[in-house]
Amino acid sequence: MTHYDLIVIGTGSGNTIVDERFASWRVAIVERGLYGGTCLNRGCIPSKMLVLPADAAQRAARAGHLDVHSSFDGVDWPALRDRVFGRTDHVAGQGHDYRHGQDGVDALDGTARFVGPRTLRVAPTDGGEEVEISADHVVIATGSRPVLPDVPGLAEAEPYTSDDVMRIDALPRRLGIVGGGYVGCELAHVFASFGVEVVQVESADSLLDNQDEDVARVFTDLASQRWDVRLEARLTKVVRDEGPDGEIHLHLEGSDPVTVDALLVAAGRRPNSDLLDLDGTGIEVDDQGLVVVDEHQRTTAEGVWALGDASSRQPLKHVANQDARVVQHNLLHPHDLMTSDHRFVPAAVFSSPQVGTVGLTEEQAREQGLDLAVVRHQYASTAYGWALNDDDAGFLCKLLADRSTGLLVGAHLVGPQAASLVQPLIQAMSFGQPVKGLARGQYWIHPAPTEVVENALIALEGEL
Ligand SMILES: Cc1cc2nc3c(=O)[nH]c(=O)nc-3n(C[C@H](O)[C@H](O)[C@H](O)COP(=O)(O)OP(=O)(O)OC[C@H]3O[C@@H](n4cnc5c(N)ncnc54)[C@H](O)[C@@H]3O)c2cc1C
Ligand SMILES: NC(=O)c1ccc[n+]([C@@H]2O[C@H](COP(=O)([O-])OP(=O)(O)OC[C@H]3O[C@@H](n4cnc5c(N)ncnc54)[C@H](O)[C@@H]3O)[C@@H](O)[C@H]2O)c1
Repeated sequence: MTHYDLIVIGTGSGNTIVDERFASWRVAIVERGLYGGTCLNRGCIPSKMLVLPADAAQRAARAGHLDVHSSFDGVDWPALRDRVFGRTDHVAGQGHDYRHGQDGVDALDGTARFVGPRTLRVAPTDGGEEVEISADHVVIATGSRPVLPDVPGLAEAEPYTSDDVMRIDALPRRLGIVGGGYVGCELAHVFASFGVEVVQVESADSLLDNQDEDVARVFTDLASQRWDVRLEARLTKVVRDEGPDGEIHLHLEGSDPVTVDALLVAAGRRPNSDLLDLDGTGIEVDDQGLVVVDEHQRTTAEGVWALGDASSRQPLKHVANQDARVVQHNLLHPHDLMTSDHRFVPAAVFSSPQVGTVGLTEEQAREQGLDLAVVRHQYASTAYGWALNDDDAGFLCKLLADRSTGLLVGAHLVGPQAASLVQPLIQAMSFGQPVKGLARGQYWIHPAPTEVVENALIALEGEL
């Protein structure tokens, strides 16, 4: 058995830990799939590389309100898909080759599981002989995977998930999407923009049900104008006709049945901890399968750390990256531990419209009993909104402040560029800047979209 100073399991954000400062460490990195993990290979990056062409297609199809004559004449899907994955696969290959050629690092292509405290057995991906390794420190950076709800016939229908739907050979004529969260709403926009007839099924009473209610309502209204949205609809049975081109029939409680040519399940993800044989290692998991960590990303077992989707209630890439920086620092500075800051984690939904959000929703703030000032500022009342000429869309910037502290507690935007426009609000919250003075204490470029935020802040100041 080879003993290391450090073993990292998973090369998503886990791969960012080992840099030149670990030159004197003996390190093993274990990866069972493509280097770069979910974000690079089947998550953030390919999905956003598809969203951009989808935005272009949507603009071409719908520029009449801007007095422009244009139309969407089709997409070269194989070319687009190959461009996207040609790039990401190349980067994944580079990452793999770099680690395999690196002195002081043993890069093991295989699946790791625990067989004892800080001791792992690795089954090589090529089917070779298993090896046992141990280390002073082990980092669990094993991410998460899509879940298939337990619905009769669903697994047998062999639906796509986000793992494979972006690499399909040809666009289906009709696509069913189960789930109205991040993945469902981003990919519904992609496929609908490319001319696919999308039916999206969501058991809640709105899409993006976890967002602030006003944001979810605006998003759901606009999405429903573009594709068939079935809300409060529970999937009860799936039947797939025989043959490779067999139609798929979705039986729904609360809605009429639906027939499609392909099905995407986007009903959430679960951490991969259940595949690590953690029993008997002292590494605790919670009721959702998340590895339990403290504020320094330490698990309940000595010398074992966890990060990202394996341990986070906010399974987002910027969180996984920040967790990895904390683990990295703490490995290097055991007597000066750094603390993870998960107070103001922002998120964006890269659909159309976009959503950008940070902090409490209005419902959450009211549950906490805060003395709340609330502003709903419409894009349509700014110069950028006039240029958009989409006054009925309802694009808005909603801000929430606590009157007792004068601080922002939540910011939620739905509309063009929302993912970028939320950034000054994230900054204000992160640095504890009071609402008073935020708008007038700096210049805001005229007539940039940021005036939406400036005007919302001015209105909020008036409410305090
Ligand atoms: C379609 C989609 C779009 C997304 N878009 C965004 C976005 O726009 N913005 C955003 O912030 N987040 C986005 N996310 C979420 C983001 O991708 C994840 O939060 C992030 O990638 C998690 O990183 P990680 O390092 O924790 O895990 P991962 O990137 O999943 O890495 C885990 C790695 O561990 C390996 N592994 C697992 N078990 C073992 C084992 N036993 N042995 C060896 N190797 C193992 C896996 O093969 C994998 O490579 C998206 C997710 C999806 C699915
Ligand atoms: N832009 C981004 O940052 C981004 C993009 C994609 C994914 N992600 C991450 O990936 C995670 C997983 O995304 P996701 O969209 O799979 O999950 P999600 O939790 O965002 O949404 C899943 C949705 O599916 C619905 N659902 C579950 N079972 C259902 C059923 N049987 N019938 C009908 N509806 C059902 C749920 O009510 C929920 O609205 C997200 O939580 C997010 O952290 C982030």
